[in-house]
Amino acid sequence: MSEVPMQAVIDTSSATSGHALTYAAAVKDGAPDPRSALPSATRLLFVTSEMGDFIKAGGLGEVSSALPRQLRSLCDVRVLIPGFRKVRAARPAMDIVAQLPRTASLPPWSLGRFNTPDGLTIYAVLCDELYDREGSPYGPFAGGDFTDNDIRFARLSLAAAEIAAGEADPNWKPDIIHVNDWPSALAPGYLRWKGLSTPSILTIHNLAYQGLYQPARMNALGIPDLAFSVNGAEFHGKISFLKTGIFYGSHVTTVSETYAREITTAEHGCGLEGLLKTRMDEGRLTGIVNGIDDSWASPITGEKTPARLIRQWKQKNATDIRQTFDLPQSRGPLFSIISRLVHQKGIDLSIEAAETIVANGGQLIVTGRGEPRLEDAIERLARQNPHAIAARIGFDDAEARRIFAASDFLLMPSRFEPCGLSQMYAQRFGTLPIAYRTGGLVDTIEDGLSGFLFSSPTGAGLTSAVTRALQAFKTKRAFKQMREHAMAKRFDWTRPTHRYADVYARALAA
Ligand SMILES: Nc1ncnc2c1ncn2[C@@H]1O[C@H](COP(=O)(O)OP(=O)(O)O[C@H]2O[C@H](CO)[C@@H](O)[C@H](O)[C@H]2O)[C@@H](O)[C@H]1O
Repeated sequence: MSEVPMQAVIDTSSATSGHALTYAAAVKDGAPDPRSALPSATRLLFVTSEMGDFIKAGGLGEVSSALPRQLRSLCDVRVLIPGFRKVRAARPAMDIVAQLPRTASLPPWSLGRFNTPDGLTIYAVLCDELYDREGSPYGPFAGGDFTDNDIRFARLSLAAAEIAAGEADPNWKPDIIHVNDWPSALAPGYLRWKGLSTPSILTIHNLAYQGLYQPARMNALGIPDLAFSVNGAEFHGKISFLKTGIFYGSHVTTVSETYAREITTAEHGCGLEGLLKTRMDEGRLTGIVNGIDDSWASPITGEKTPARLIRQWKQKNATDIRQTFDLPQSRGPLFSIISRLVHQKGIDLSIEAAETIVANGGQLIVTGRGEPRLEDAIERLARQNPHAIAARIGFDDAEARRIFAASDFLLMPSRFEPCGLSQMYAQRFGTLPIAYRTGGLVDTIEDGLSGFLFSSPTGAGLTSAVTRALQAFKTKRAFKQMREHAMAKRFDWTRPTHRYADVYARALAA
């Protein structure tokens, strides 16, 4: 991060939090739950299919690096992750704790264990025939999913249940397990089918990915026939990994309070709204807004940094990034898109709004990868506007940070957004997000104060917000105030970590 120089220290302690302060359903009045003291000896197994330390496809990987580390001060937490090639490469020597047999069509596996350099214990599910591959956690780099993902992630989920049963590590058995998204969501089902009462928490980072498979796979996955029911793993005639976790889990969380409410409605519930509404009414669905990790600490730090220093810092980063991306130097506003290039993120809406940006003397830098048709459309847009728009298909963390540090505005017109991290990174770096009024974007962006929200998920809706942003950019004083307000917002993990601890304590007490 050498391109983002540390200059002085901004005190963010008195800043208003971007997080709405009420608990969603679990604790309705916002008061701390009296049963919430989590005994520090509690053993927690955090199960994930991505972790930024080794391999990630998006936001889940970032949360999985940060949250377990934060939880270390509150309980005995260990992370379980598939032994992907990149996990193996990061730690060629690890302790082999146990070797476990095949179950149904899930191959035998070994439990590897090692510590990260900062002392976090990682368990790896070692099973090379499933995980030793080139690609993302879910598929080849060229696109698409691995055809045996049902087996790959059932193996992960069952490994979690086997560890919970004490079958894997004789010296460590979790009191509670925390699974994330569909790839580990069969674990609460396996716990039940093994007759275990270990409480389980499922966090939904994105309801749109459900892990749906044909019922003919039941036997291969070791799911008992009786579980193929509306009160079980079945969803519209298929096996649903995610629904299994929602149904059998002790408690469901999702990554913002607004999204927690949205997924109980037909518009955002992806067909699971009925079950999710029931969980909310039972007090077993909670929204907890993500934090961002310390590496995003204010880039310019110091008591009351003068606006002039902030402006100079942004300008220097903008000059550098324009050079990197072969854009002419300019005094006009710099917009950016730093995103997975997928339908969810409204990339097509940004393409529509680009004309207004360019017509008003603005420039746009895009980085990310995703659906080939959107990658092509972005490259075409850049070719058509070589003096104003530049794109790099791919993703490089350091370069993404340089773009956040350089930009005036971030386009994030997601059609739905469970939480969103990029809008928080942007604000921290003095870049005002322009976002559709949905999910976590509502909970973390203050319209007209730290960014711009619009209410219709269309190109016209985004264009109207872009027009407001262009206007603000011209009104130097208002723009400066918004930038300062955005940079002072707190998005750290302290509050979310305690809220997860509350959820664990409630599940243990239930
Ligand atoms: N091609 C790529 N490869 C690797 N990293 C890339 C990438 N493109 C972008 N990134 C990085 O991944 C992160 C994306 O995080 P988001 O939260 O915005 O979205 P995502 O949809 O992945 O996560 C989901 O999970 C998170 C975490 O809970 C929720 O915030 C969010 O709403 C939900 O959709 C950003 O830090 C970005 O810089």
